[in-house]
Amino acid sequence: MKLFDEPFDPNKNLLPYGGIVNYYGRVFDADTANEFYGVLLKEIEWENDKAIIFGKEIITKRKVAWYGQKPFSYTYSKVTKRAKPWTPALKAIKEQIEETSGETYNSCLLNLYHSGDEGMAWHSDGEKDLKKDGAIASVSFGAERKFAFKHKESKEKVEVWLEHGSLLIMAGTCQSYWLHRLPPTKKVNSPRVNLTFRTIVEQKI
Ligand SMILES: O=C(O)CCC(=O)C(=O)O
Ligand SMILES: [Fe+2]
Repeated sequence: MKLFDEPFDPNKNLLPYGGIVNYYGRVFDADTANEFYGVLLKEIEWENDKAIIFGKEIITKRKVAWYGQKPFSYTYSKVTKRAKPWTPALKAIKEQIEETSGETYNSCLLNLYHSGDEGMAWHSDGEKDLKKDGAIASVSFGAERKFAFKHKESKEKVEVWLEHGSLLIMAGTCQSYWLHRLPPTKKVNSPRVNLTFRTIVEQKI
């Protein structure tokens, strides 16, 4: 007889080949997750994201923010941003997930999706500013959303639900061989905040 129903195993690699993805489920209890969600919505300096697509500047509905240990500059969708210093909440979240994942991170890209209308298109996070094959820790608060991976060659797909207060780690060659996206959905009409902790390689500031 099984005493506990384990819905997932954080040590299990969700990808069949070409990289590592581990889902840890809810690493923050409900009260802590609610608290962080409220604090992040209020205190983060959210800005509309700008991206250059086919040479045209577009403004996304989704909001973003970029924080780090140093005022790193970071180029994302051909737009350069400068990191703001850690807030106490971001520092606390970072320390807990560093302990859980056994990795360190020096920066964080935050995304605010106001509802299921907003998502993120297929991409990988292999920008040259990032440590090659470094782990990326994705922490989610608010509405539960589906997250999808697609292998760049075989097109094989893997999906996972990202819960309130959960942690997902993308590691190894995941960014080289797999794309990921946050699909838009009609079923969600409340906000979600996602934090991706990353390692920026040292740069002259
Ligand atoms: O919102 C998410 O879960 C993913 C965000 C993402 O892929 C990114 O910021 O690069
Ligand atoms: Fe990403």
